[in-house]
Amino acid sequence: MNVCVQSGWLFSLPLALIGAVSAGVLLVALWVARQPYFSGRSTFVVLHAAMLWWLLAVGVELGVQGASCKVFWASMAWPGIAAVPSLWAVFLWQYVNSIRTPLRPAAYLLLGVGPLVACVLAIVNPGQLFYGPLTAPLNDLPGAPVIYQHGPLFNAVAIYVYLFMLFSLAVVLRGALASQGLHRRHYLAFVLVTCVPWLANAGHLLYGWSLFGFDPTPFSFAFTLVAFTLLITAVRLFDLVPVARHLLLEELPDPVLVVDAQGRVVEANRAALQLSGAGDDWQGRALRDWPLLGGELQRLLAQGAAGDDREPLLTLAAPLRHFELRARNIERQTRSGPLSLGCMLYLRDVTQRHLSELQLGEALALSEERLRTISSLHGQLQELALRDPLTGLYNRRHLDEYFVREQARCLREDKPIALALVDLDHFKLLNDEHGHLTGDDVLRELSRRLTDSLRGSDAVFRIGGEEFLLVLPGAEAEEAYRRLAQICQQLAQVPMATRVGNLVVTLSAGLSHWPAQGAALDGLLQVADAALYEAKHRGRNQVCMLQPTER
Ligand SMILES: Nc1nc2c(ncn2[C@@H]2O[C@H](COP(=O)(O)OP(=O)(O)OP(=O)(O)O)[C@@H](O)[C@H]2O)c(=O)[nH]1
Repeated sequence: MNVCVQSGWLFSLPLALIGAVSAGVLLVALWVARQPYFSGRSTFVVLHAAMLWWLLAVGVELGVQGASCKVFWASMAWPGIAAVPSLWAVFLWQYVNSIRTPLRPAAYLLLGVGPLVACVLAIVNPGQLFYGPLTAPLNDLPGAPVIYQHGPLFNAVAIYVYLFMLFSLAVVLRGALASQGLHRRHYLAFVLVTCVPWLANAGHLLYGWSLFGFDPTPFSFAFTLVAFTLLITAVRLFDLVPVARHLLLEELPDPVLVVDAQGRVVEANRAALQLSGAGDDWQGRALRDWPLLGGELQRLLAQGAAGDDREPLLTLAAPLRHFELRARNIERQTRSGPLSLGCMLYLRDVTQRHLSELQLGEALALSEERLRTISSLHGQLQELALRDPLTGLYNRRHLDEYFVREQARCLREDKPIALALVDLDHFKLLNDEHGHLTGDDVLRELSRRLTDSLRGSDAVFRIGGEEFLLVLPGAEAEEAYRRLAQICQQLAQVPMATRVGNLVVTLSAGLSHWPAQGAALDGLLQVADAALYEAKHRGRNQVCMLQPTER
């Protein structure tokens, strides 16, 4: 190498151009190295270093005068030649897939194996299988460019390089197809820029294109790097959109997790890490093994997959917190249909809402309970207001409403209504002889017997002290008379059990009939009262029904 350095130099315009391109690549590398948060950043920087190596080797090859020295420096360019396409492929893969985790050093070393082997093969040139025997300067002039004959080893290395270039093209093409709008245009520009080294290399190999007598491929790669940098600085997708997205994700107060198709957590924002207390080794850990959240999230996802419509709610104890889970599938369209890549889990803190809902629910339940109690009390009061406390029978207040209803029904059904006014005989005497409480016993027992005699829609009311009214809808006058006479007879025959022993009491009853003897209740009651008066007058313990002439 010393011999080559001392073999004589010729500084020329092309050499200055190579120096300028190299300086440009160096500046871009420095700029890129200062950019935070972008996918594939470290690979992009290493890629620039490889590019620089290639350009510098080409520059030295151009500058040195001896033919063997030119071949030596052409061989020395191989680490750069072979590394640039492989690093380019890795960088594009990381960029397009937004992979922010840098490659491990071991991976870079592995990527370096191919370029090193290519370099050693080119320098050693075993059996002239890399550069063929016809490799020679173009002419006898000092510093004339060397024309290389490509041997099979050269071709093998070229295939290695082309495979990576093909992969790069496929990656950006896929990115362009999978994206939309500004991103698609961005990736399409990548595709065009990525094609430039292909064109340059194909032109060199097939049609002998050259730049200053050299393979134009390194210059095209340098152009690609600069164009790429211009593209990303112009669109700012590199540092602005991903950074903004990343910041947004990080600053989001709600936990977010991204789970791959194998159920491993590949992304988690700060809120998710804080909530779960996951350690530094969280990336790649299976969701089910995540502290605090994993098991429950897994259960909720399974519940959703089983078609359960319930709102997926993650509840954590101590302190009690509730999170609404939103799971969104991440899919890629393939020819055979959508392919699931994983899912994004978004946990929205709904603790306050949930607690408010619970409190509201409790308050509502309490209100409903109170409303039920009030309604029931209201019903009881209404019922009490309509009933006589001694006998439990309906009183005069309920009679009006009941009679109007029955009247309307019987009018529709073309049926009459019989009314029977019932009054105990000599009740004052009974009270006086046996006491008021015994009188109450008699009133209660009479109420029971009257109630027992009712049928269907019949009703009995206590409308005065010892006065009762039986309403018999549908009963013809004769039938009503017969039924009342039977009640009257049974009462006289069957003594009543009272606190002072068995007592025989009798009743008198007066009948009236709707519509034959009146249209309104008051009028009918008057008719019945007159009939009752007549029954008393005739000696009591009987039923009386006045004919129209008797009134
Ligand atoms: N034990 C009791 N007596 C009552 C009640 N309400 C009214 N009375 C009594 O019922 C009696 C009614 O007496 P009167 O209207 O004179 O009638 P009567 O003694 O039955 O005579 P006639 O009807 O003509 O047979 C009065 O003594 C009232 O005090 C009550 O709730 N309990």
